[in-house]
Amino acid sequence: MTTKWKYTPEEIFAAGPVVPVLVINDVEKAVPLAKALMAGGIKVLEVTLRTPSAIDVIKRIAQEVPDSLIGAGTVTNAQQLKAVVDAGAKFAISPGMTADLLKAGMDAEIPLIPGISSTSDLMKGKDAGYTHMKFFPAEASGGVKAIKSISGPFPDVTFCPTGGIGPNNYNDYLSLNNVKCVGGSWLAPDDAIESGDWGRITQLAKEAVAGAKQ
Ligand SMILES: O=C(O)C(=O)C[C@H](O)[C@H](O)COP(=O)(O)O
Repeated sequence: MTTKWKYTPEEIFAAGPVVPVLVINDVEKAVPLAKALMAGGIKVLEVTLRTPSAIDVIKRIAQEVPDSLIGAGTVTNAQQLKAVVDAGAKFAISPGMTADLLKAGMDAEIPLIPGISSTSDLMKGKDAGYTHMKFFPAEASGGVKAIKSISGPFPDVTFCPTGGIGPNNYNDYLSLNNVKCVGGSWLAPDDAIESGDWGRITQLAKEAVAGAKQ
């Protein structure tokens, strides 16, 4: 397969193992937050398109924190995929998939990580050429047991589980052969972003990176 990607999904997953899922309202918080996470040893960031400022946040981080692997989350359609490419995102990740999004992802300049929580969606993703997928919502969809079972019939698909994952269970996921990274909002709590407590965010990142079984 020929793509225009600068990074492959393998490289993005390997740059984990923890991916903070970021919900940023205030664009002025974007760069200090990204730097706080980087200072804690985290390189891959997922900025969700859940706030009106998300596209500007991605632009800022892409420009001012160029060493980060800045990705866009909650990308649910082809228009959003185009918008995040234009903003400078290095990858896109989705909680789910549609036929349109899967097709747009294969033609895009950055890799798309589609989301699944069922084997049927996994098969649709595979048919469209994808081998790296988000498993969402991880805990609510069967968690570690589900992902372990899926590895039987589908040993060639690798996951980044997200949803309900935190310091107490992230290593249960990282211990699985078919999981290379996990995502979660625990690394950047809303109140710490709100108050600009960057030291706390760096500390959370350091603990998560140091404690990760790989
Ligand atoms: O916005 C998206 O695109 C999502 O897929 C949802 C997020 O990944 C989860 O909401 C994070 O889950 P928590 O770590 O349990 O807070």
